Amino acid sequence: MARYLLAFDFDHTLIDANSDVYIIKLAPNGELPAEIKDLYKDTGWIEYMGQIFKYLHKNGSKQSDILSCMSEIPLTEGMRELLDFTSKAGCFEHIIISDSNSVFINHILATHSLSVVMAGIFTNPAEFNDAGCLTLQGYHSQDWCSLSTVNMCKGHILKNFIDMKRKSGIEYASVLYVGDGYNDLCPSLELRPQDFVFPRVGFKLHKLITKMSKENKPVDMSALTARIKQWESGLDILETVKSFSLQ
Ligand SMILES: Cc1ncc(COP(=O)(O)O)c(C=O)c1O
Ligand SMILES: [Mg+2]
Repeated sequence: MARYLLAFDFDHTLIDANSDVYIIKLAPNGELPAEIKDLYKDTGWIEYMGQIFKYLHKNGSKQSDILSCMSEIPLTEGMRELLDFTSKAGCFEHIIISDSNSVFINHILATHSLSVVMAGIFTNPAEFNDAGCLTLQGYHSQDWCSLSTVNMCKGHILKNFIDMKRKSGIEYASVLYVGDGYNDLCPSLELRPQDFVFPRVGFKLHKLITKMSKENKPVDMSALTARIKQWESGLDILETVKSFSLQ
C-alpha cells in the first residue's frame, strides 16, 4: 500500500491562532512593555518569547493559567475531519513542524485528543522551571537558510525526517505540506513534483507563492516543483486526500 506523509505547520494551520500571540492576553491589560516588544525579530523570536514568559510569571500567571489559555484555542475549521479520515485510513503518517514550543503544542493536542495521531513533533523544546516559569530553547541553531529563523529551518527538518524514513525502508508516494507562514516556504521547496504544498488562502505563504509566480522573489519560482493547492478549510485538503486514497 502506498504511504503518504502529512506534514503540518501548527500556528494558523492546525490551530486557528498564533499560540505565541494568544498567550499575550494573560499580560496585564493584554499588553507587553515596549522593552519586550522591541525584542521581536523576523529572524527568530526565542528570546522575545522567553521574556514574555518571564513577564507573565512575574505578573502572577501560573502554569495552570498558561495551559488553560492554550486550551481555549480552536482547531482550524475542517482539521478535525481531515485528521479523523487520515488517521483511520492507515496509509498516512502525520508530523508537526512548528516554531511555537513543545509545551503549547503538546497541551493543545492533548486538549483535542490528537496526541496519538502524531508520529513526530518538531518544535522548540520548552518546560516549566521549578519556580513555575515557562522557559524555552531554539530547536537548533542554523546559518544555512535565509528563508528560515535562526532557530528553525523547517526544510532541513522535513528533509531529515524523509531521509530517516527512507533509510528504514519507507518511501512516501506523496508528501503533503500544509502551512500558512513565511517559515513554510523553505520546506515547500524541498518537495518533489509528486508532492503537494497547501498554502492557506489570505496568509503569507499563499501571498509569497502567488507573488513568486510573477516576480521570482524571494526565490526562483522554478524551485517550487510540488503541486500547489490552496486551502481555506481542512475539508479542502481532505478532498485531495480522498482522491488518492481511492487510487
Ligand atoms: C512569535 C511567533 N511565534 C510563532 C510563529 C509561527 O509559528 P508556526 O511555525 O507554528 O506557524 C510566528 C510566525 O511569524 C511568530 O511570529
Ligand atoms: Mg504557521
